[in-house]
Amino acid sequence: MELFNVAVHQVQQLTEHCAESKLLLTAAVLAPLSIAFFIFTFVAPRNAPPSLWDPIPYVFNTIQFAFNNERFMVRVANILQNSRIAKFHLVSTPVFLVSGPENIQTLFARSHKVGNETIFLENVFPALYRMSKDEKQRFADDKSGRGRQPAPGTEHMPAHQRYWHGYEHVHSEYLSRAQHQRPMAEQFQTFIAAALDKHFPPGLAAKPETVSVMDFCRRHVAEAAVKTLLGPRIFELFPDVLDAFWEFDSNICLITLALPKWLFPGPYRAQERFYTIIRKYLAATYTDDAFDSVAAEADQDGWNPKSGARVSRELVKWLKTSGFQDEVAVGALAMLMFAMTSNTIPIVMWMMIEITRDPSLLCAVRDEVAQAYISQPGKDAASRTLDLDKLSTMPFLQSVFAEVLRLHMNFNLMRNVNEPIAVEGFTLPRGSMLQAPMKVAHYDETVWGAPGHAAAQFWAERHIKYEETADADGSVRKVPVFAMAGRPSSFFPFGGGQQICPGRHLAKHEIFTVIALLVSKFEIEPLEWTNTDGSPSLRAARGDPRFSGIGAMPPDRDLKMRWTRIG
Ligand code: HEM
Repeated sequence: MELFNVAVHQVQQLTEHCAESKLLLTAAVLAPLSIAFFIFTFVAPRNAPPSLWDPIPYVFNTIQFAFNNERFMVRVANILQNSRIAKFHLVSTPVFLVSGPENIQTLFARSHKVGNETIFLENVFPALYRMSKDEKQRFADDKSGRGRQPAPGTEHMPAHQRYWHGYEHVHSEYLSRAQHQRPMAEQFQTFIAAALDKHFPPGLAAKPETVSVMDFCRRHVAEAAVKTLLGPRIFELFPDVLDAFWEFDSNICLITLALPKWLFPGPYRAQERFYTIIRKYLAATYTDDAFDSVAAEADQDGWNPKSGARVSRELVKWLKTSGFQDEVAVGALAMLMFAMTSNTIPIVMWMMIEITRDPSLLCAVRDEVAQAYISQPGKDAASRTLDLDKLSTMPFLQSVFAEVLRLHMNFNLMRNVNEPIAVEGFTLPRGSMLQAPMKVAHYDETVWGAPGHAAAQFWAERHIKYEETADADGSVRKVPVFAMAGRPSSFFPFGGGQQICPGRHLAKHEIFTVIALLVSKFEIEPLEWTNTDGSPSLRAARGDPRFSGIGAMPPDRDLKMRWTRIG
């Protein structure tokens, strides 16, 4: 957390103190350009959606989007209250912000008219996968799409040149399909249970321990997730891998925006530190001699202690056999580790916080977890394992999960417009971008509000209905059932359409496993809120605004808890 704070603080200082002079310089350089753009803006067609106010056209909104996203999103929420479409410019790209179920469906439509290929080609591939021009071009030349069937008119495309489909297939097959996802979820359960036994051992002498939610999640939960993905050896080789990762994680937005290195060296240093670890890990794991045997093992379903999950091996194998340089495999594994942890960890933190600060909720969750344990005949209680399928259907756990995702995912889903499309009566031109802010849809009072429970508040039972059921003796009971309070098109924490998060089932299994183990193995008592430096805080946590627009916003305050081992 410290590195994260330092990094974010640096960026804030840059924006607050240095930014003044840098912005003046930028503004001076861009002034003539801005005037031309300004004129262009005001003679823009009258038949255009409302625009976000931009006092320095093309510059102000771009800077606020990148550096003060929380404030930017307040303005977005205001403008989208009166219109379901609004426009601004991100540098020179026209961006259309949309809300409302039909518009969200347009964004997720499985149509070649919208997609995220351009975002990958322009930002993600060069900045994060470190692809060369030639490597990027191979993707750019492939117009056959991500689907199993090539897009109409591209049926002639040789299978090995269908780069989008190949890349998509590795993720969707080896993360989403139950047969491949299951060994990962089980391995994660083994690692996190072992971490709890090591750091909070069971036994008669078990003493109460003070635990920091942030520290526990960022160290132990993240370690179990990374061991699952890449195998435990990465921690033997590089004990500081998590420090390097969290520093990278807090800088990823600035790296993706490809800000000049000379002006913003910090984010690039963080990236280099983390990628160097992944590069060395890759070399140690997939040496040329070992590659064939590791790649051969890629054909097995299971988890492998040498290289972790099959998805990692398949990704390396696909990049290697498709002729990409090793550096692209470094970027791809780094991004897979980012995808695996960056949203999951803050969501676990919020789940722990919300469940443990409400004793009756904690009780309800404990009852649910007790029903999901499988006892081994002839073995003691300590050898019980969790039935993950049963666990993931438990109503209170699901309701709290949905509520935490709804309130704390803060990210504008982005798609490029590949062909002109009509939205809200406007024709959006090719080359523009569509953005659907989760924050606007997820906080919509008309969809989520309930008497006494405003949409902006956490309410554990928002997605619970009580149904009457008759027992064998004829007595009638009310049982809780999970039922989303809003439409799916008003709730999209995992994105949607062809590009929906392939790790969503794994994420749910991991998060529920952590909560299940904690509530069944410990008495838990919340103690106090603290600032990230450990000093007492007078208020409870809110979403950390520094992560606005990036994904899951972690709490900006820590919760100290007392844990006493009971099982
Ligand atoms: C609570 C946890 C998580 C949340 C909220 C989340 C959310 C998302 C979102 C919003 C997207 C973009 C989807 C779109 O554009 O429509 C995404 C993509 C993705 N996620 Fe997740 N995710 C989570 C956990 C995971 C996990 C555990 C993995 C496992 C490795 C994972 C792997 C991926 C991958 C590979 C992509 C696609 C990247 C690409 O297209 O290259 N995610 N996720």
